[in-house]
Amino acid sequence: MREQWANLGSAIASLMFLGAVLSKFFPFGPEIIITKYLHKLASFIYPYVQIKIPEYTGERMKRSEAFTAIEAYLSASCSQRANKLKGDLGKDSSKLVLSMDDHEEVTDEFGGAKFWWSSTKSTRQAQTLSIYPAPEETRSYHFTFHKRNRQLVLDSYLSHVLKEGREVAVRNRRRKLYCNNPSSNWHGYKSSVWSHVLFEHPSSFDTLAMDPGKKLEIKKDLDAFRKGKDYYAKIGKAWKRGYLLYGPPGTGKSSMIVAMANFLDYDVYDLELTTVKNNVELRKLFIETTGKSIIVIEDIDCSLDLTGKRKQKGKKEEGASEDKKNLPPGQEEKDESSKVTLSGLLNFIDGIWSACGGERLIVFTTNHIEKLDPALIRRGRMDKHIEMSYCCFGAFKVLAKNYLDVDSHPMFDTIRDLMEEVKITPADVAENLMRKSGDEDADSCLKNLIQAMNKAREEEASKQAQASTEEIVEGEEEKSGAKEEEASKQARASTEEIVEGEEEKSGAKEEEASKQAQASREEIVEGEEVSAAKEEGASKQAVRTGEMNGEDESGSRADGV
Ligand SMILES: Nc1ncnc2c1ncn2[C@@H]1O[C@H](COP(=O)(O)OP(=O)(O)OP(=O)(O)O)[C@@H](O)[C@H]1O
Ligand SMILES: [Mg+2]
Repeated sequence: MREQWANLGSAIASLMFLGAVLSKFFPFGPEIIITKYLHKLASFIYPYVQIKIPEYTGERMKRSEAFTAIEAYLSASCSQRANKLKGDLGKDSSKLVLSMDDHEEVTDEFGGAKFWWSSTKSTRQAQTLSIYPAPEETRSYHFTFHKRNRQLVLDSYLSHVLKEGREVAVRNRRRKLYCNNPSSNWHGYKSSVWSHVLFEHPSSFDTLAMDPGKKLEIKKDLDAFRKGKDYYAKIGKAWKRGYLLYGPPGTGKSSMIVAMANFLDYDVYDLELTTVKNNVELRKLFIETTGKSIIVIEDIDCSLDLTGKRKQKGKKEEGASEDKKNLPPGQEEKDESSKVTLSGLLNFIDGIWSACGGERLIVFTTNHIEKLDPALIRRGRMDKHIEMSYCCFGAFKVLAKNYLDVDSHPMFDTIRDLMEEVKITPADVAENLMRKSGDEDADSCLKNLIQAMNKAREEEASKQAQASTEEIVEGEEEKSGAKEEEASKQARASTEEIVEGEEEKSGAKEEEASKQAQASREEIVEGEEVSAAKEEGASKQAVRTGEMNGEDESGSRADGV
């Protein structure tokens, strides 16, 4: 019946289209009145309302939550009535979860009213710069109802569908482990930025060997986060939390991430940063993650040169632009190395976009915490720092219980003493405690462990001996070097002193000599002055005696000539 109405409706729609075309030629004529009445006639003859729910919203940035909820709702409540179905494994892997296939229609009833749901799929050419662009697929649901049920639909039916759908999705949900695709796979048919497999790792907090107090603290922290939606809203923070796991290899960092995911029942997104080309791609990847998930970046210090990027940025950019100048045109884009920057990563963790979605943990792991930029691991980004360290006796007991099923054993005391002396990773302890054949029992495994620890202790002792010998040699070398230096310093100083003394002496002598010369010169000058004065005195005396004996004066004058 609804099909017949639909045919009639489309005939009227064609008439309306014709009316619209006519109105172009006669803009102010009676056509406006005709179109208005045709609308009224259409809604009278075809009294149905249709709502379209596309799979992607916001320029294909994110899969619509409404679409996902409706998909789950239809799979649960309507699949018995549909003829074409799709099947997939649900949480209980022995059963198929059925859902409506594309281009199929089912009916639903609620509050005495009847509703129609249909699914469509269309493909169009992708708008990408590729030589062979793959078609883009768009899917949507169409919901049709009689207009007299409008109030029922808006007030209760749609909220009922979304609520039921979300519950079914959680019930059927099988946790997934995602990894990011290279961006060349992001377009076209079956485009997807993440690929996934089912997440089935058995590690849990029960199997994780670490100090029991620390373990309890982490579990409480995670629990508070999971229940903290309202609290985060109240304090004005995005509902996310950062964990930094650091410690030597084989201390259980990856095992801890799995334990967290299993504890919280979250998905895991394993982000391989080196394949992400730039910050825009990083943001896209982040937006495409769902809530209730852990986003992991393992070995963050090795993923990118995030530490040096800030300091070297200026230099590198200069170099890069120089290189680009030398490249032939069109070659610039071929640089495949990741351009994700520290600031891009900081934004990803703590920027405005980080609030998208909510209920996400971000976990970084590293073997070298000291290599990381302090901005990256400050509280607010990496809120909780967890050190995963060498095996302590408490952690060993967890492993002994899990691997050998023993709570206590006479060899435990020896092991406790050895653990205080020897650094051994939980991975090594686990390897020794693992039964490798049917005839190995708890005793032989514990003996293996003791042997391994004794060996490690000996190695450690020989290393230390080696190191101390080297230290002594270095010390001796340093000492002899210092002595030599001191001796050479002293020799240099005494040479300088001698030279200075000689210089001083000769200087003094010279001064003395010049003084004496000066003095003798002065004496000579004085002597000359005295004799000159004497001569002057004598001549004055002669003049006076001449004046006194007048005649004698001329005779004596003649004698003189
Ligand atoms: N704390 C632990 N509790 C239980 N098992 C552990 C623990 N640490 C290590 N193991 C065992 O050792 C193996 C390696 O551990 P895991 O991969 O978690 O170490 P990691 O710290 O991530 O090392 P890496 O730094 O090299 O990545 C695990 O498969 C697990 O069997
Ligand atoms: Mg690891």
